[in-house]
Amino acid sequence: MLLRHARSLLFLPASNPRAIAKARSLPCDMVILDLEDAVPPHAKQAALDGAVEALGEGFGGRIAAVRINAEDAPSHGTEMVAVKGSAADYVVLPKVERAGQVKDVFAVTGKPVIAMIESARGVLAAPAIAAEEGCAGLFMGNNDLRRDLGIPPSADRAGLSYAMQAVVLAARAAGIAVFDGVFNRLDDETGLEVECAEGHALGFDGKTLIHPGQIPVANQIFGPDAQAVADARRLIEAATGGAERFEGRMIETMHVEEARALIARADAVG
Ligand SMILES: CC(C)(COP(=O)(O)OP(=O)(O)OC[C@H]1O[C@@H](n2cnc3c(N)ncnc32)[C@H](O)[C@@H]1OP(=O)(O)O)[C@@H](O)C(=O)NCCC(=O)NCCSC(=O)C[C@H](O)C(=O)O
Ligand SMILES: [Mg+2]
Repeated sequence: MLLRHARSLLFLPASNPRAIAKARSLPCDMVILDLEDAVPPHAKQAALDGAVEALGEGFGGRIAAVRINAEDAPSHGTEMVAVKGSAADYVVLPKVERAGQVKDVFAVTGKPVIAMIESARGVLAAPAIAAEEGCAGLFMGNNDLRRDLGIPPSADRAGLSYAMQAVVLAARAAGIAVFDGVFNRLDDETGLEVECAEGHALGFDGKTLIHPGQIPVANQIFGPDAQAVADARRLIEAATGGAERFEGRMIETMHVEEARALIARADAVG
């Protein structure tokens, strides 16, 4: 599956073998084995060993990534070397604020990098980060970003909206994938639906998640539904080229291309 087709991207602590085993039975499109904030300092080495082993065993057809610790962490260098020799499809780099950070990780690991944008500096540098060779995608890191911007935990996402749009713009200008941040409230399915719909409307390709229970909502909202696919097929069938009327609306060549992309996404996610 192309990275851009992923709807549900599940984080799990690489120090949690039970979660690793469970992930292999879940309907997520991508798993991200976390070595950063989900893992306490004393468990970093065991988590790294567990991640490399788990990646070697594979995650079925799911895309598999590992989030290493940031550039200034003591374990950063060891993790990059281990990831290089692993079966990870991508390496996720947290707290990116300069394109050179992506360059360094790509040079050492040889793996395509997904850069997390989690600070004001990161947002402002997002166009250069996204354009860096080896950068395959961007993740919003909304918990850290909210803190960096001084937005209280109780606030809604209005204060993050400019940053999210800037990150989507940067990714699209560079032609790479872009994914919304995690939703922390584990028992609030309605809130998750609202946030997924908001992220979808902003142009994100999918949503990063923290719990198995969040996967169906992300898959439903980011996956094209049957009606959209049927609409796309009718549009392609009807189009003859140039501007024309289709079911009460104007369509042109770009709408045909858009419909084809939607069908490709539907085929990719099954
Ligand atoms: C948030 C959790 C700590 C909650 O854990 P818990 O209350 O124990 O969960 P449950 O009892 O409901 O779990 C039920 C079963 O599901 C498995 N499980 C739970 N979470 C996951 C998961 N993420 N992946 C796979 N499997 C999972 C449990 O093992 C149970 O299985 P079983 O017993 O066999 O039935 C926990 O959900 C968790 O750790 N989530 C991930 C946290 C994480 O990775 N955080 C880092 C990413 S967040 C981020 O990136 C923020 C960003 O940096 C920013 O700044 O915004
Ligand atoms: Mg973070």
